[in-house]
Amino acid sequence: MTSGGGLSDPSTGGSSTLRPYIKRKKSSFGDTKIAVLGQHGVGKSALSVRFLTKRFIGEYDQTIESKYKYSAVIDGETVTIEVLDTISDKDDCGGRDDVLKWADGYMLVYTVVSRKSFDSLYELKRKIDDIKKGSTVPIIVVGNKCDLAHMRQVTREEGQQMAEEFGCSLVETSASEDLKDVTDAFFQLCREVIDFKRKSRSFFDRVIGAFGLEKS
Ligand SMILES: Nc1nc2c(ncn2[C@@H]2O[C@H](COP(=O)(O)OP(=O)(O)OP(=O)(O)O)[C@@H](O)[C@H]2O)c(=O)[nH]1
Repeated sequence: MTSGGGLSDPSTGGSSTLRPYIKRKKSSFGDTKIAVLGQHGVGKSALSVRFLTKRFIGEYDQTIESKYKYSAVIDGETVTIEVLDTISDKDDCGGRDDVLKWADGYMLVYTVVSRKSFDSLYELKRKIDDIKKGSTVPIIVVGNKCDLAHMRQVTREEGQQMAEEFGCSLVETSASEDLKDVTDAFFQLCREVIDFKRKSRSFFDRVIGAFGLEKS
């Protein structure tokens, strides 16, 4: 259990603190930076807070962008996860250039009760591709509020089709009803970020080796 009001979950090996940050031993790949993006009201804060504290809190201050640190053991390695809960300015999905440049992995959130929020992710994905110069980056598509089945506007199949187009996975979640899916979505994205960094590093090592250089 962390001190100073921090929370921990021995079952997942995770612990979180909602500011001030507690410094922990870093993994060899550095922090895993996750940006949570999507239109106003899709549940970005609800998902972030649910993941970090295991609790669903109904209402959030919608004017503050929040960055949290969370330590977790993923596949035997201690990983520090930074979660940036973005704020959406009108319809921009929180995808400011500086945010997109900062992140290692992107959680693209829509709500299954709003087609508009779903459609807006195509533009956001184009923006990510522009910023990352078209290279394949770790993304997960999240269809939130699936507890509101009677109001559904976007089917699971449509979500899956989007994920296929984006070359990533889809997870449907209910931040209010189901902790497991929320946790799985964050951990899956983190794994993909670590994997991505591992591959980038081994590619870099091969380039260094090809030039007969040694790392200092
Ligand atoms: N029924 C239901 N309501 C949810 C769920 N997730 C979030 N909400 C509600 O949806 C509303 C918006 O949630 P937020 O987490 O503030 O959404 P946001 O995307 O952070 O919104 P902005 O900060 O304005 O961009 C709140 O009233 C939440 O209680 C969910 O899974 N199910």
